Amino acid sequence: MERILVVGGNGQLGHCLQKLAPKYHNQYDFNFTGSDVLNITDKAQIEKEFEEYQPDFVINASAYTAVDLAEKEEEKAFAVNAYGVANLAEVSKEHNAILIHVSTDYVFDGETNLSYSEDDFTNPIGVYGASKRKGEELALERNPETVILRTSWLYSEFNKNFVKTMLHLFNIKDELGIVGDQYGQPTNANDLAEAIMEIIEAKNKTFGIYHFSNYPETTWFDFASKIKEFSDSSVLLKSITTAEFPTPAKRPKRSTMSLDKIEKDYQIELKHWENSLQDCVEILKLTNA
Ligand SMILES: NC(=O)C1=CN([C@@H]2O[C@H](COP(=O)(O)OP(=O)(O)OC[C@H]3O[C@@H](n4cnc5c(N)ncnc54)[C@H](OP(=O)(O)O)[C@@H]3O)[C@@H](O)[C@H]2O)C=CC1
Ligand SMILES: Cc1cn([C@H]2C[C@H](O)[C@@H](COP(=O)(O)OP(=O)(O)O[C@H]3O[C@@H](C)C(=O)[C@@H](O)[C@H]3O)O2)c(=O)[nH]c1=O
Repeated sequence: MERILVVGGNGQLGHCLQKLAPKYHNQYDFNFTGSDVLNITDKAQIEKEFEEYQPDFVINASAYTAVDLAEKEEEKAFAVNAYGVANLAEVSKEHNAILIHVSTDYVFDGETNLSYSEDDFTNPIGVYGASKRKGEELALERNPETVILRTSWLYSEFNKNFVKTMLHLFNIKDELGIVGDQYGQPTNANDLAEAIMEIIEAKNKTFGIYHFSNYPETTWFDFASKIKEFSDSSVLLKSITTAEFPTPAKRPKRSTMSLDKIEKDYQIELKHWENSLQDCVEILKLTNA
């Protein structure tokens, strides 16, 4: 049976993979590690885990994801998102394991009206995006048998994310201002977990960078408005500009990514973000009931 090591197993994506794993129990053995057991900034810990477990695939679900805090913690963000990823890529290469790595739409500056394709020019405008871009480069340099999935605006029923933040704020506020001039593609992390497993299962694997998200594009305001609708909230939402919601890190104005390549190479079924959002809100309603 082939073995899959999941690094960052307690994060949002890690939890979605844990939820999905039972579906694959006849085909794959899974080993989920949290940062307490395997810290990717420590190469010796990675080596030890690889020697013991001998994985065929490594899914890197770990990252430093605090976009605003990263502006103050550049060294920490790069240690995990760039040099930690390099460690993982080097050790996976030494052990002939395929690396599935996850990156972000924030590698782009967002200053275009076209959808970004995989080989478009990157130009991160914040520390988080810059650290993730460096991680992409190092991963492919150290292990050419790496699939990088760039995704965007991830949410799920697990951990901290925009959907859960909104549901919390809807409960404690009467009115909320949400930026309506930043465009992107919200993505249910459960759909990303499924895409990762489909790539692992694919017979003819092609490596390199792929974009994966739900579609089509929307704004944070329209995203929040659908969360409101699906959760039957009576909160008053107001569309505001980026200037009216100052944050330590700049966000891309329009980071919409083209999804053609993953559809063509891996025949992955893409989902409308509203359907995937509704699934998530229904789960959250049930768990809070
Ligand atoms: N969240 C989003 O909106 C988006 C995320 N992405 C990317 O998707 C991937 C998954 O993100 P998501 O699940 O949301 O992230 P989370 O922040 O939910 O989870 C990240 C996990 O990484 C772990 N981690 C942090 N540092 C280390 C380390 N040094 N060694 C090992 N594990 C570590 C954390 O553990 P601990 O808490 O113990 O530190 C945490 O469990 C990431 O690559 C992210 O950059 C891309 C686009 C959007
Ligand atoms: C809470 C809140 C946020 N906003 C805005 C701020 C920001 O522009 C936008 C999203 O805010 P957040 O801080 O939740 O999201 P942010 O951390 O920017 O999300 C990003 O995370 C990283 C990890 C990624 O890789 C990206 O793809 C993206 O998902 O919503 C409001 O306008 N009103 C609000 O009340």
